[in-house]
Amino acid sequence: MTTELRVLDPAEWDRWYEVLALAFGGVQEDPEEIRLWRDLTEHDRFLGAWDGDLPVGTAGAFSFRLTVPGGASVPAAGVTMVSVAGTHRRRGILTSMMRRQLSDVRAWGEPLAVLTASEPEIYGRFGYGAASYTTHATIDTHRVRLSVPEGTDAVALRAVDPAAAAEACEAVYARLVPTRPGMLARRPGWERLPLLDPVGNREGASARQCVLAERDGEVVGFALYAIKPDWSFAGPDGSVVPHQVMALEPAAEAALWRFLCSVDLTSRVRIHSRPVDDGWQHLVSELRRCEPTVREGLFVRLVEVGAALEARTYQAPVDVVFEVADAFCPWNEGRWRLTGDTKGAVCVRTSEPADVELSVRELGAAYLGGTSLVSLAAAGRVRELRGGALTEASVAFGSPVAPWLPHGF
Ligand SMILES: CC(=O)SCCNC(=O)CCNC(=O)[C@H](O)C(C)(C)COP(=O)(O)OP(=O)(O)OC[C@H]1O[C@@H](n2cnc3c(N)ncnc32)[C@H](O)[C@@H]1OP(=O)(O)O
Repeated sequence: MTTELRVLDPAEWDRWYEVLALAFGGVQEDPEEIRLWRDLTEHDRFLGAWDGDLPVGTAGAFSFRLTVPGGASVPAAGVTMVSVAGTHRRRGILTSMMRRQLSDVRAWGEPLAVLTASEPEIYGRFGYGAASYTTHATIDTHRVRLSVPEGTDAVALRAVDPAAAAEACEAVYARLVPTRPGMLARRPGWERLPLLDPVGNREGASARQCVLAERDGEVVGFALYAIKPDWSFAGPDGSVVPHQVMALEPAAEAALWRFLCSVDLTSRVRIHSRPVDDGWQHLVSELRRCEPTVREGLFVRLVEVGAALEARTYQAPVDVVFEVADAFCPWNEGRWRLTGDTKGAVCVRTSEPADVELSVRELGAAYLGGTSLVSLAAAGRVRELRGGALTEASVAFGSPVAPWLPHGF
């Protein structure tokens, strides 16, 4: 069998998308959701694998800009909609799409590729490392108390229609994008994503509701959430399900969490996909009762090691030679000398002896400052060749703010 890879023709989108939908189980999606993904498709950056005139594989790469440590906004290909038809799996079609895609991304001059994975095991072999993590938890609002900072009472909350408030919410979002590695600048059309709320995806919860947090009439935060009512013999036992809680200041953030934790007829707040350093964890009286769990968030792949390492800054001075293995993108293989600090960085090829040995996957994992090189070394995935170099690199790569992407793609 030979399959042909080609750029997606807009006229073929429906058949192409059907392969993807089937690969994910074939459950009928809401037309509104399909319309959104169709509108967001950047056809010239999306690939189809064809067996004759049969579409059998899909993969796309959005043209994102990703916030990196130091606050710069760096071109990053957002790998998405990856699938291979059940009848054609384990014959190397994904591998051929990943190879073609990474070579395209390189040709487009984008130093990074990023993705969120259905199954993390798929992507390590292609050089993607888990670069951010998300926290999931349930606040038992009958048992857990919240201590809010001074000034919280001065924040006014106002319930509004989510669509009517979208512009104000997007303005808050835009101000937060440069403050946290892992966030993506909104491309036109992506502001529709938080409002996507098909009934079929609600699992018994209400339509999305919105509360704005205002200080002196200025919007300083918002919460988009739903209520899932439940009634037991003993009485009401509903859940609050936050979809987005975003604030420009601690008091606004606390006011929003306090509101969500005090909705009548509910007993818990189900927290999904929040940053690992989220403020609510320090507002609650008992974190353990919230049973936080962590999972991988964004995966990062350095497409061009030198350009990628120069695109971010380093929170402490660093001068380290990396010996990089990258069998899938061999143009990255070899020794790279990184010198940098909080102001900028230079990363060039060198013949000097290596200080730290790793593969491109570990560099991707460490890239946003959310996975420490020391912890990867503890797992045997990074090797120190010069005493002190590992700590130096690990501290430099860190970030005072944990990386986080608030949404999937
Ligand atoms: C960013 C995103 O879009 S994430 C969404 C990913 N898509 C899905 O999860 C949809 C359901 N799954 C699928 O469509 C397919 O199984 C895919 C796309 C994951 C894999 O496609 P395939 O064409 O079968 O992959 P391919 O044959 O190139 O496999 C390459 C290697 O990855 C391994 N592999 C593939 N899929 C998986 C998996 N789900 N888990 C573990 N290993 C896997 C293969 O065993 C193979 O290993 P080998 O090189 O040691 O032999």
